[in-house]
Formats: sequence, structure tokens, C-alpha cells
Amino acid sequence: MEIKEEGASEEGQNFLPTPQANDTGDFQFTSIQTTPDEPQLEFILACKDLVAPVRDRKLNTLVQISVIHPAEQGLTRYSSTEIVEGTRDPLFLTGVTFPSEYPIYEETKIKLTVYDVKDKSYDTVRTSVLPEHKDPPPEVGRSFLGYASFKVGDLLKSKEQVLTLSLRTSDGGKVVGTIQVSVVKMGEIEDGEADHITTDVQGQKCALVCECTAPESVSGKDNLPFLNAVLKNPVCKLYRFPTSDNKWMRIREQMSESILSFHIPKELISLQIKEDLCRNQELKELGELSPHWDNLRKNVLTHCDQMVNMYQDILTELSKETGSSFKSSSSKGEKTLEFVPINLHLQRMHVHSPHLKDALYDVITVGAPAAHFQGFKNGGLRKLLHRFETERRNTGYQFIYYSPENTAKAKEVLSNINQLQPLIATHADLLLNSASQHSPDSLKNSLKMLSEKTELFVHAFKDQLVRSALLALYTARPGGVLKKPSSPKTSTEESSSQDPPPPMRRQDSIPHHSDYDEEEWDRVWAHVGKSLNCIIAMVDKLIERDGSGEGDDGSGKDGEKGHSLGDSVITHPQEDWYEQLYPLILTLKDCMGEVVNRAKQSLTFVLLQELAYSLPQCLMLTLRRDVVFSQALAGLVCGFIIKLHTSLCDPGFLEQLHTVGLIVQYEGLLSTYSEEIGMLEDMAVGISDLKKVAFKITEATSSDVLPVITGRREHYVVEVKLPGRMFESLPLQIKEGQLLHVYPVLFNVGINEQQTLAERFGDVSLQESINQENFELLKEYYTVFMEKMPPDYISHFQEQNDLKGLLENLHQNIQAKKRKNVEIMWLAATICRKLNGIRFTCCKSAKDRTSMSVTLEQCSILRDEHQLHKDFFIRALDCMRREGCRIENVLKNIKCRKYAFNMLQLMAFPKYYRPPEGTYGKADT
Ligand SMILES: O=P(O)(O)O[C@H]1[C@H](O)[C@@H](O)[C@H](O)[C@H](O)[C@@H]1OP(=O)(O)O
Repeated sequence: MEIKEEGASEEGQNFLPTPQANDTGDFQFTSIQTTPDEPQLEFILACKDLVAPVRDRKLNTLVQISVIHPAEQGLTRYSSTEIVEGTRDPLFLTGVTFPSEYPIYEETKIKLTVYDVKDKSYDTVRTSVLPEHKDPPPEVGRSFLGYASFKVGDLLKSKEQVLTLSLRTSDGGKVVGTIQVSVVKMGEIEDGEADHITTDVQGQKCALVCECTAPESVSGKDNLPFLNAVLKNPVCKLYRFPTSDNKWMRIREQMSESILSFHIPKELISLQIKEDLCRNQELKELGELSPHWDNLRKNVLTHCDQMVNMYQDILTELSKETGSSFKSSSSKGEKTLEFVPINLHLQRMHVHSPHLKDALYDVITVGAPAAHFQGFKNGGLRKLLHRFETERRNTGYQFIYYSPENTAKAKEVLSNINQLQPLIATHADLLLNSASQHSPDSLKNSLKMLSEKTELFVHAFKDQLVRSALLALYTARPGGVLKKPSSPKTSTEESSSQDPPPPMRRQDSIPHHSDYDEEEWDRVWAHVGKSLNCIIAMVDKLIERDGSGEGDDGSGKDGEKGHSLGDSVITHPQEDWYEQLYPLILTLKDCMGEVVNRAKQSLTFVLLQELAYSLPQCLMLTLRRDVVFSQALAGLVCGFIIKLHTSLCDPGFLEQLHTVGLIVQYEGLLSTYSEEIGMLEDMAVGISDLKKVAFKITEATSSDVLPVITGRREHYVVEVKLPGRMFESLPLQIKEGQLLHVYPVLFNVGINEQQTLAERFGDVSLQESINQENFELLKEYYTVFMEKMPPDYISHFQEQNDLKGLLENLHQNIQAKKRKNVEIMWLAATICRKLNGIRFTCCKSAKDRTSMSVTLEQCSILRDEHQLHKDFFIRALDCMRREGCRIENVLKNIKCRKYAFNMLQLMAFPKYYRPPEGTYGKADT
């Protein structure tokens, strides 16, 4: 009989074997009746009276679970239990679970093979994916003890859903013990007999009673289709662990990919292409420039066009990846996948423990957002951006130095103009429409809208930047010359006053034939406000006259009307409202057009200066920042949607969401040595850039519930769509479209051998400053949380949580400058969980170190929150690392079931971050 490895297919990451779910060909099989989205079958295993092949040998056993699909000949290796040492009656803590997607039927046969493990280091090799026909001899490292098999239907129909089967030798003759298969259902009360299992402490025994309280829904099950639209290819594992009072708790571990891994980058790149195309067009429309500036513009446009083409190519490539939901760690350097986060997953632990409510613990695991294709030779964004600005500020080349804040402002004003101008035009037309209908109420409403938007428009230009940019542009026009250097007055330190104007910039050959009229802009700008005032005055008059039925002598009531623009405010009783207002609206549009024209050109010139100064460096930096941001955003959106889904029934959370916003805590495990310094520098900026993101929840109008992004680099809004019934249950503020903010914080603690080198011979200051800066951010969030949440909530919250104490403790640990102080990570994660936040764990690939950390976090939660028996802490940890979701994560990334650590590396790891023997070794990453 042929044995196939689960996941040994080309893709490596496919959880479903062939045939795909429900694809049963010509055969008719009996489906297992379960609640949708619940696993179809879960069982636990225990052996009794095992016979050792050699007398007096202490058995170390594991059970390998294989599936014989009814339509297939072959056997598919499905999962294994952990190794239970030194007993003939092993009781396995790792169970078996078949998720809802798995093609399992009552006719499916399960084969259980029991092995005696002699050398644990061989065990992983045995269960790794090997090239066809390259299976190592079965006897290496372990020996076959016996097997049993059963049909799923027989198990389900058996009395109390328990089967006790004889284990037989390969020839089927000799009985070498029994194996008990017991169906379990998370949350169901289960009577069980006291039993004994080996604990962490050698030889110690512990009585176990299978008894669970009825569950409470932990995540509104009705909402699952919504979540399933974003989560894909789940891997599920089941465990049972004893509590300190010798009862069972059950744990289901789940790891899922998300189609947001690809969807968000595609959305974002499309937006960035639009933004850049618009900027390129504006550069082209900048009008006539002096030959020097014109050449610079041509050069800039060539580079910018190339950049847009590159983004378009990447988008085309990504669009070919329809249905993809996972980028493996081995693809991290691929150019076309640069914007896609590495190895993004939801790592979920569902705990059902006696006496306590069921609980879910979610962590998003993802590779540190970083520009692997560009590499880290010159460092990452934090350093590169700093260096770029310092050089720009100190250079003598630029006549005016625009700080990042000012260029950001230029982009913001440009974007506001582009949005407001058409909006005002629409409201102006609506006003005329109301006028032609002679409807006073509608006229008043239209005027209100028009006034509001026009005020915003006028306000947008109330900035010294526009003024100084106009002056700079004037000097760059043919014949333009500056009498004296100017700089944005908003920030004195920004002007490079000590630098003499560079020779190129002076353009001495151009005659000084005209003087710049600085007042002109004020006049043009003020005309918009004045023409609006004329419209307001006219509307007042029209309505007043309409009400009184009297004529008007045309004398203005307020000062504004005395102005030349206001002279047209004379009503004629016999004429209709439309005719009275039409010329005024035309004037407003003309004035606005003039302002828009000048402001757009001047602010585009600010951008031209920034680009011209630093080509192609500036564009490469933008690309790097976009790449890193895209990876970070994909993870954030995934985390936000999952958090929203799991907390929809929690009014406190919803209140927090719209009054305070959400904390998003990133745990970084990168070292501050060699290339990972650059990764950490990228990651720190990528995460900090997430502050520019706000969420908005809308009602889904179709089955497409995928999020939509709008905005531009300085400010993005992610629209998350919720099905009608879920949307209805939200607080009014959220339903009305209030923007929901996130507060990202990053705490990094390097744990590997590279970090040891950094601590001994290198520099850990990057990690120290990141942790310190982010502590301040976390504290700020906490303060706002305490201020803004309702007093009843806070008093209850304070009773339950000592957040202040935890923050203090975190602060002390950050200050302590202790080596590999993993306490920082535990404290930050605990604070985040208590604050209802979104948790992330990242290392370079989110594969090895991340797996160690999330499994440790899971077991620590079980110990601290669910009374995991202290003697079982290490066993639980080993179970999760050996046969849990994370080893599957390694498999799907590198097609090998081995954490990529060697002995030497592990010696440098903090104790609880070391995986069990046999699960690590040299792996081709
Ligand atoms: O998931 P990671 O911990 O980033 O994987 C590392 C691993 O820690 C390290 O021991 C190994 O030498 C590789 O560098 C892994 O990174 P890959 O990105 O190559 O998977």
C-alpha cells in the first residue's frame, strides 16, 4: 500500500488531500452530521497493555494516524500524537481533529499505527516530506509495535462513541495491546473515568477526570460565513491537558491563511498607481518653467513614469495570483511578491476548560514587514529616511528645504483641492437647481452645504506653505527671479539660510524684468470667500423678499456687499431666483478655478523640488516604504476583521472601538545584528505608518465582503463591510461611518544567537529606543482609554485588571536593559490582551522563532488563565511544538517538518523558546 504524506503535493500548503471536499466522483458517501464550521470529527487516543518487543524495555510511544479515503487505494498520513515516554499505558494529550472542509465520510477508514521511539531525533525526519521513494527505512529511530483500523461510521455509531481496538503486529496475528478511540466534542459534558498519565515530572502520576461544563458561544457562530470569506485553508489540532484540580481542559488550535495577504496589496497598489499618475499629470500641467527647471521636470517625469510602470507590472503579476492566500517564507525575496506579507496566519487557541467560560486567544503571525528584495545593505527605513532628510536639510543645492511635514502638507492640500473643487461645483449646481424650483427650504439647505464646503476649501489654503510655494514657483518660471530667498515661515529651522543660493538656481542669464506681487495671492484667495458671501446675501434677500412679498431697493445689508463683487447683489422682483443666482455662482466657480490653478501648480512645484533633488533615491525610498507598509497593512486589516468578528457581541469593545480606537501590539523577535537590523528598521517604520490608517464599517450590499481601501499615502481609510444583520447591531456612531482609529505599538526582543553577538560585540540601542518610544505610545493610549471609556466600565475594568501595575512593570523591564529580556514581550502582550487589542508576533519569516513564541504564549495563558496543571506545562508546550499547527506552518513554508535551528543556536535561546528534541535541525529555508 502506498503511503502519501499530507502536504507532499506540489503546493505543499494544501491541507485538503485529493479528492477535494465533496468531490467524490461516482461514489456516494455518507457525510458526517455536524454544525457548519465545526470540526466533523474529533477523537482522543490511549493505549493499554502495550507489549515491548524486547523485555524490560521502557516504551516511548507515539501513534501515527493515517486516512484511507473510500474512493482511493492509498493511505494518507494525517497526523501524529506526541511521544509518551516510559509507559505501557500511554494516554496521549494530542488528539485528532478533522475540520469541516476535510473530505471525511462514514465510509472513511482510519489506521492507527503505534511506534516505539528509540531515538527522538529521528522522529521528525520520519514525518517530514521527503522526495518520492526516498522514505527512510521505517526502523530508523523507531520501531513498529502494532496497528489497528476502524471505519469512521463505526466509531460514530458505537456505544458512547468509544472504540477499544486490538493492536496487532504487521502480519495481523499477535495482539500487542489495545488502543482506545474516544470521540470528543468541544464543550460537551463528558463522563470519564479517572485515569493516570505521566506528567512532566518523571514518574509522577496525575488522576484525570474528563468532565467539562457546557460551553458558551465564544464567537457568534452566525457570523462565521463572514469570517470564512477572509480565512482560508485552516489547519486544526486538538489537545487535552489536565488542570490543577485534575480535570481535563480541551484546546483546539487553529491556523488559517487569509486571502487578504494578496487582496490588500492589490487594493493598495492600485491606489498608489492612481495617486502617482495624478501627480505625474500635475507635474506635466505645471506650465512653462525656466530651462533649468524644465529639464529637471523632464527627468523627474521619466523616472516617475518608470516607477508607475513598475507598480503596474507588479499589480499585473499579483492579479494572476487569483485565489492565493499565502506567501511562503522562501518567496520573501521575490520582486513581484514584494508587497505581499510573508507567511501571514491567524493563530487561534480555543480553550474549553471546566468551571470557566470558553475562551479564544488570537495572534496574527507574520514575517516582519520588510523590503527583502531591495535588501538591507544600507539599513532599513528608519535609518534611510533619517539619512535622507538630514542630507536634504544640509545640502546647499536646494533653495528651499521642505520638511517631510511640508511635503506631506502639500500633498494633503492638493488632495483636498481635488476632492473639494468638484464637490463645491456640485453643490453650486444643486443651489441653482433649488433656485429654479423656487423652493426656499431646498435653497437654504443647498446654501448650507455650499457654504460648508467652500469654507473648507478656503481654509485649505490658509497656510504659509502655499504662499512660499507660489513665490518659489514664480522664480522658476522663465524670467522669474527672486529678490530675496524665502522659506516657509511655519518652521524657522527648516530654511537653509546659511546656504548661499546655488549657482544653477540663480539663473543670472534671465533678466530681472518683473517683480513678484506677494499680495496677489491674497486677493485671488479672498475672492472665493467674498463671492460666497455675495451668494449668501442674495439667497437671504430672495427668501426674505419671497416671505414679505415686497420688492428690494438693492441696498446691501452688510459690509461685504459694498465690495465690487457684491455689487451684483441686487434683486429684481420680477426675475426668477435662478437668474439672480446664476451669475454669482459663475463668479464663485471662476474665483475658485483661479485659486485652484495657482495653488495646484505651486504645491506641485514643492513636490517637483523634492523629487528633483534626490532622484532616484527618493522614489526608491517611496517604493521601500510602500512595500513595507503594504505588508503591514495586510496583516492589520486581517487582525482588525478577526477582532471585529470575535468581539461583535461585546458592547464594551464596540464602545472602545469608536471612542478610543484599538491598540495593535506587535511582538518583534528580530535580532539587532547584521541584516536583521535593517529588517527591524523597516518594520518599525511600517508599523508606525499604520497610524495613517482608519477603518470604517459599512453594510455589505452584495456577497462581496472584501475590504475596500480609499485615500492616499498620507491617509488611508479601510472600509470593512458587514452583512446587514451584523451591521444593524453596531452602535450608531459606527453605523454612521465614524472613522475608527488604531494605535500600533512595537516591542522587540531579539532572542537568537545573533542577538547574543549584538549584546556582546554590537549595539542594542535600536531595540532599546524602539521599546522606549513605543512604551510612551502605549502609555498614551492607556491614558486616553481611561479618560474616554465610561466610568462604570473603568471601575469594573480596574477591579479586574491591574493595568497600571503591568505598565509600571513593563517600564522597569525596558529600563533594566537586561539581556534577552523576554519578560518585556510577555508584559506587552498581556497588556494588549487586557486592553482588547490586536496581537501580532513577528520574526523574519514568522516560522521558527514566531512558532516558539506563540506556543509559549498559548501555554502560559493556559497556565495563568485556565489552571493548566503546572506539571504539564512543558508537556503541553512540547505537544504544541511537535505536532501542533506551527510545525505544519514550517512544513507549508519549506516542505520540511523541522524548525530551522541547530543545537548551537538553541543554546543561545532563552530556555522556554527551545523546541523539543527531534523537531529541529538543518533545514533548507
Ligand atoms: O522564522 P525565523 O525564525 O525567522 O526563521 C529563521 C530561523 O530562526 C533561523 O534559525 C534560520 O537560520 C533561518 O534564518 C530562518 O529564517 P528563514 O527566513 O530563512 O526561514
